[in-house]
Amino acid sequence: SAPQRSVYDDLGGQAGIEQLVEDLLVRVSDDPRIAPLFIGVDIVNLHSRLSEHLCAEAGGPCVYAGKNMVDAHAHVDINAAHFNALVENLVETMEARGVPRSAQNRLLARLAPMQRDVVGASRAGGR
Ligand code: HEM
Repeated sequence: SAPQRSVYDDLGGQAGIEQLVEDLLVRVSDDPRIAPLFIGVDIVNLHSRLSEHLCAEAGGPCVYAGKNMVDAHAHVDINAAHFNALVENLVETMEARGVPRSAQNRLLARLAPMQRDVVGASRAGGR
């Protein structure tokens, strides 16, 4: 049988991922639940790092060269509601771009375990 399409392919490869991340960041900046957490952030850097990270997680030919998830979020006070809001924005973005449900779910399954590091980051030391 044919090999399963990678999540990377279903996201539209490099170009699709870069567009997805751009759409996601626009959506996030429009969401009052989490937009305040992104004030003052270098969005150009975030766009490239996040694209690279998602590409690698989706099985694409990328090497993530950014910070680990604890260090990246150590100065951002993120709670579980913030995390869920970001996931909601990601799902809406993928849905709007016509990403197949199976690929959405496979990507979310890769990201879910990172909640521990992202939400716990600003409380590091107390974990
Ligand atoms: C699985 C979920 C998440 C992933 C995979 C993720 C991934 C990333 C990556 C790759 C970076 C860039 C790191 C670097 O510059 O080296 C980053 C930065 C950032 N993330 Fe996340 N993130 C997640 C969840 C969240 C959530 C829930 C929030 C807030 C609602 C958030 C807010 C931020 C902010 C504000 C930055 C920029 C920090 C700065 O440059 O000062 N992230 N994230």
